[in-house]
Amino acid sequence: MPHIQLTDVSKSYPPSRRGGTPVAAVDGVSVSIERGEVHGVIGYSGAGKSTLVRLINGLEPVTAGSIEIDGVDITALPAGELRRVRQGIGMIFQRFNLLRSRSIRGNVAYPLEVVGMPRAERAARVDELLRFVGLEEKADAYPEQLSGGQQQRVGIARALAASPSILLADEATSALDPETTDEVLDLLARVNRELGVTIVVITHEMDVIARIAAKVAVMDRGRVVESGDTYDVFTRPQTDTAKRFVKTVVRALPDGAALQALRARHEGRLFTISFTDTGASDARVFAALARAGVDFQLVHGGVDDIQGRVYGLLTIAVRGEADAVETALSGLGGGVHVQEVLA
Ligand SMILES: Nc1ncnc2c1ncn2[C@@H]1O[C@H](COP(=O)(O)OP(=O)(O)OP(=O)(O)O)[C@@H](O)[C@H]1O
Repeated sequence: MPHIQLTDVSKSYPPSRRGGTPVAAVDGVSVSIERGEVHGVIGYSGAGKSTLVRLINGLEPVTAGSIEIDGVDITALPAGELRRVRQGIGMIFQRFNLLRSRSIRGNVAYPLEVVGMPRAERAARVDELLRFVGLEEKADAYPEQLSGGQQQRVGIARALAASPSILLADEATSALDPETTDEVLDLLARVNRELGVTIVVITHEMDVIARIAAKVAVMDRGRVVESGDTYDVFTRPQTDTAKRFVKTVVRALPDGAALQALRARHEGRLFTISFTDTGASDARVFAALARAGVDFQLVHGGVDDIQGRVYGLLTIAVRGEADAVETALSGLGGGVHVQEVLA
């Protein structure tokens, strides 16, 4: 049974002006998320990601469809039971949403106070959480004394306080610089690995997905337009939306001005060689070309790491007899795809 199962979920809001059409913020979305998975949801601003988060944690009612958590449809639950389900769902935010007037310890303790955990037990739990996120020495500091990355780590500690089985991360690294983003993503990966928490990562940044999510759903105007293993979506994006996101991370094929500059700088024909992690590598490709006596030069692209798996997209300039080039390029082995860059 999936941990979280969305089936045909829709959410529409009333029109912003009288006589207008309702806003279909989420439109017929079905997503299956397994227990212990890190599942990404990516989309541009307005795609419906935040609305989807509010539906999953029961903050807003759906217009249609069902949301099952551990097989229980939360859209049909009475308020008391919904509250219990919601205690099993932690949440972190782009702006951290810490209480400024409370110390770090006080922030992490807050959800435990709300559920009435006794003081001594609470203190021990807070210590344990702060140790887990590496901030025990900041326990008595206040949020404004911490960096953004540290504040988000406090947000994570607070979200984990009630030992949730699900963590919803809504643009959790969007306000952070790249280095701090890495630190927070590493921590989220640990939360998943060591605590077994299922994590739903909502983002508009494809590199966040590449780093942490094994599965991804691409959203566009309220709909999931593409979904699957992150590696597959990266290496074989089907929709324009997914292709645009992939381009921001994977070293794209040269086009436009970049391609013109390459042509001006290099003689010979240009080929793009792509390979997945089926045994091929850049070293093997280069060795095979050298063995075939082909004069080549790498002019664009490189090898990317997606979820710990390689994906190569190399553009080479090749000089030599057409027949020799053809033979060399057709003998690069399985898993390697060659295409001449024309135009
Ligand atoms: N409470 C609301 N009332 C009316 N319309 C809303 C409401 N919440 C969201 N919308 C609309 O629903 C659509 C999806 O919004 P949503 O915030 O879910 O997108 P998003 O992908 O999270 O984008 P962003 O990252 O900019 O928040 C938008 O057109 C938005 O204007």
